[in-house]
Amino acid sequence: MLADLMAGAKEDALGRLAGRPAAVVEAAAVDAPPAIDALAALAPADQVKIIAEVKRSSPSRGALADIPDPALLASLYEQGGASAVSVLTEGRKFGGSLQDLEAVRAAIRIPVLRKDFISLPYQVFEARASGADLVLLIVAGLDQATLSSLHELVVQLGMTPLVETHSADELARASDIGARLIGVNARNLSTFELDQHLFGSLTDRFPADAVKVAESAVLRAADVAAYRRDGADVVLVGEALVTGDPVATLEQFLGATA
Ligand SMILES: O=C(O)c1ccccc1NCC(=O)[C@H](O)[C@H](O)COP(=O)(O)O
Repeated sequence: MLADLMAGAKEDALGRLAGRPAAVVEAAAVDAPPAIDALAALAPADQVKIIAEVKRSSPSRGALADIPDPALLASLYEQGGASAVSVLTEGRKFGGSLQDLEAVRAAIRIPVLRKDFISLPYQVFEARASGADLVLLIVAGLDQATLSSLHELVVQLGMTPLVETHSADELARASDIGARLIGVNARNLSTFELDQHLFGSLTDRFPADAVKVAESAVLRAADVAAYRRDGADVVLVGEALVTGDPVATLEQFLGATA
């Protein structure tokens, strides 16, 4: 599944490249207003922090929510106390787009993550040109040289890479490239199975100075509290927020560890 998602996202990016040359997107990326310091916004604190996701559908769950106005949803996330907003820009399985990212960026003041299946520098330039402050890099989908060069490019453009892992080996690869914001995704990207204990089993493998992000498998406040007990600085939540009342759910989740 991950290979298919990576291949589809690459094909779509190459399609966009045919209509909007790399030089144009690179210039737009350089000219964009500076990125917000997401590492500071997500730094460890007394309370757990939440990255709230704009997620219409997914391969594992199908349709989740229509979300006709992603900017409005993102504003509610900000109002509810989210520290950053994740926008799924993949179109085939998640129903997202760069237009969603741009609308969200224009509506809020907290950092915005481009969550996609990134394998090309062009996608990183697109992210910055569309106003992203963070870019997701999935270790399992990239060889080490590509992971390292994309990570460097994200940093060069003033953004923060969120480096996603699923195992001790992948955490070591994230550590080797100097990643400072590292996620463990509870969702197995091949089988879609969720393992909420994976994060806790890997907590002591994070580099000492890394911000620890627990991704997926949060449906209730108790799930946030469990991740916090396991050492999460940040949790990334999609489904629970797009299928419920976003402000009330965020307040409940943030209250879970207060
Ligand atoms: O959500 C999926 O089905 C999925 C399948 C394959 C690759 C990625 C997938 N999701 C991306 C994410 O990592 C989640 O959207 C994110 O962590 C939020 O998860 P959740 O709170 O469980 O919706």
